[in-house]
Amino acid sequence: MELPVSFADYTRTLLGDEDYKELVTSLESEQSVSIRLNPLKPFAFRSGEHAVPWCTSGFYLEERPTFTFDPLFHAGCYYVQEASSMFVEQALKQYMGEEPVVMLDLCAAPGGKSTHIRSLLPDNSLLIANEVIRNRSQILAENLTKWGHPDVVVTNSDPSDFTPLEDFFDVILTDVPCSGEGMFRKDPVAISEWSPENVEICRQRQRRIIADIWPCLKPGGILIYSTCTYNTKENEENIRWIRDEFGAEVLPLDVAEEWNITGNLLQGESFPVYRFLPHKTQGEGFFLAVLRKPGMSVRNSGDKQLISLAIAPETPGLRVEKSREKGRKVQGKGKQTPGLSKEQLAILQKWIFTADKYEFIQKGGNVSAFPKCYIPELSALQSSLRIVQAGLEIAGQKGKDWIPCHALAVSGILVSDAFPCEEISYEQAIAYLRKEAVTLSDAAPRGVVLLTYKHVPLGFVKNIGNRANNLYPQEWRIRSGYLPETVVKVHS
Ligand SMILES: C[S@@+](CC[C@H](N)C(=O)[O-])C[C@H]1O[C@@H](n2cnc3c(N)ncnc32)[C@H](O)[C@@H]1O
Repeated sequence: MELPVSFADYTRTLLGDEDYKELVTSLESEQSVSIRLNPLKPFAFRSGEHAVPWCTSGFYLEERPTFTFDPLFHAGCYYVQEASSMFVEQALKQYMGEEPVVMLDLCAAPGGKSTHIRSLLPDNSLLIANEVIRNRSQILAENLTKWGHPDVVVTNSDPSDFTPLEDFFDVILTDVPCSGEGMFRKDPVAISEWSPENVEICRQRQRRIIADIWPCLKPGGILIYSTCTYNTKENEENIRWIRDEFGAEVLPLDVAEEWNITGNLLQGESFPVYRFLPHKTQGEGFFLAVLRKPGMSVRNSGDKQLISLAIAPETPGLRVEKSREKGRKVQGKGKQTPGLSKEQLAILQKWIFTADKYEFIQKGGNVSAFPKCYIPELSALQSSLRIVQAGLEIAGQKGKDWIPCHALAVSGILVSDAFPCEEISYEQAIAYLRKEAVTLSDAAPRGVVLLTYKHVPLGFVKNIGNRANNLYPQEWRIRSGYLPETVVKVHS
């Protein structure tokens, strides 16, 4: 592997000769493959895999499966994610507590950390996952939809568009764009794009992003900062800058010694930061630090009383929101969704669990379910940001009928007997995911049928007898016509 000379010089000085040599050797070895399981979608995962120690749902795999040809991958049963970045779990576990939170993942595409975070947030929390690049925000929306948790808003905005949302979020993750030194093994393009000038551009961009988003964090709120690069300019120096510029407190995490995580490498500083170096820890290069915004605030607005507390590191729990515990008065509660008859609404409500928790919002020819208690937050988001999707798309209008949306099929709150189900074979599942026509058994009923593979919902078809119309989203279909001779799967 040919590394840029100035990268080599800088990193050798940073790590020392011996460590640097080991780093280079590890970059020349094969990277490990890991996945994170979706707790909403259990399946027969191949046992005997080796667990990622800092992530309860993460596993290293012995060989690289052919994910594209695994229907359970498309069903959102697991996410392919390199192991170091699963460390975000430790920051959330140690500083989030059990109260519902409103969390922002600011630089979220393709959604590795967003899907992980969504599985970790306390019940009744809301996740806003943002991506500034429009086509990447679509991929983010796709991955979060497949993950199946309904209480998510996907946005496509620049960090500066968030600035008016003052004191809005309890937790913010900034997995900032960086020079990507930690991806050299995984992605050769990262090597060709690397230069000292780019490191400087990244450092300035990262500071701009933090300055834009800082007012949105509640006093006492938590900022998780991460990169996948090694240099201290984009890492420790930025953490020091956040500390000094905004008075943030840099927080420690409990980590096991055997994880071999490396600490602060900035001369003269010892604030806690967590570095993953591939010759020491099984995964790619990664850096993470946790900061707390100073202050304590009590906000009262109408029936909302929000109290954010600056809590000592050893005390879990970020905020007490009394109104959410009691059940807030909800805008539009009991109102009939315009355009939907009462009878139609009653049908849609039977399709999801905890329908009472949701407001059914009709926009154009679609109906989505959005948590009632966050309708005020949604209005505020709509006033500043470009919303890609909010909540769970339940149904689309076709003539007089309401056809269930694909997002409902793969959602974790679909009522299992809301639609007749048909279990399909591997070959049928691949044909379905390629959006080819599918022929069901003679016993399959006419109308909308939920297809399952290994008993996990894959999507809907409309069975018209001699064939079934494939309702899988056109833009998500498997485009490859090729099928590998041996398909390596992660399940039995
Ligand atoms: C490290 S990647 C995020 C990976 C993601 N968090 C995950 O775990 O899958 C950084 C993201 O920041 C986005 N980005 C690029 N420039 C940005 C900017 N100026 N402000 C905010 N985000 C930016 C990139 O498009 C990219 O999706």
